[in-house]
Amino acid sequence: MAAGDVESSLELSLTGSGALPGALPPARSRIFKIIVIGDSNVGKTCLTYRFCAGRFPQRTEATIGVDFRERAVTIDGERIKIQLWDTAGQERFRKSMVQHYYRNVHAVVFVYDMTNIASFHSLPSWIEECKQHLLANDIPRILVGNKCDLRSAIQVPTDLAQKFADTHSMPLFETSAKNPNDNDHVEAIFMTLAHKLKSHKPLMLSQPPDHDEIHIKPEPKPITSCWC
Ligand SMILES: Nc1nc2c(ncn2[C@@H]2O[C@H](COP(=O)(O)OP(=O)(O)OP(=O)(O)O)[C@@H](O)[C@H]2O)c(=O)[nH]1
Ligand SMILES: [Mg+2]
Repeated sequence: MAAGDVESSLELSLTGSGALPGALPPARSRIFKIIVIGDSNVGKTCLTYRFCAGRFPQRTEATIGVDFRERAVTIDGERIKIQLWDTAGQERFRKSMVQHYYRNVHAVVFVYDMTNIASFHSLPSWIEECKQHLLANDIPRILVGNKCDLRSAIQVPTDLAQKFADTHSMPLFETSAKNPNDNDHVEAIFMTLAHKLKSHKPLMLSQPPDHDEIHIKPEPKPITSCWC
């Protein structure tokens, strides 16, 4: 599969306090809203950063509320914005934000840490949360096992994860946000999802997430290619 051309990337966060009205004027291209959920520390921030900024972040802190990372790509000649909602895994940092996550979602990425079996066992509760927020059955969902670079510490065998993925009709990817050459490439995972969304031809015009609550973070450098 050919990766889309990277045009730009942007990082925003929604914490529920303060406002920068007019910080992001609405764009007119189609936008795909993809939420990334899973336990704290599984690597959601690193995965979304890897895809949007093209590298592993030097350091991360627990996400509070939600961070947005956005990347514009061109698929089959159409400019599309992939908007990743990097959600907080810690319950205390999620509470006030959960209703924002699930509004107008186009796809869901469930993440577990391959070196932490507890994060794998939590997956049913993340699936349940999606159900409670009435996500449509036909919304694409994928399962991502992260940190496959830590080979000697793996606790979740692939066959176990594959069984779970099959039961829930999701494709499984094992990857590493840290070492992009390990197993499934983060780039390929999100681009595959974007191709799938595009092929559904949903009618979705670009709309910034809740403008009145947007905070702008330092913008990661646009990259020319993510196949590093
Ligand atoms: N070795 C390795 N470490 C990783 C990988 N991805 C993330 N990490 C590390 O795992 C820790 C947690 O990563 P985060 O991306 O902040 O985790 P998170 O899921 O966003 O956590 P919350 O924001 O609390 O929900 C950090 O120390 C990362 O450096 C990976 O692929 N390989
Ligand atoms: Mg995070």
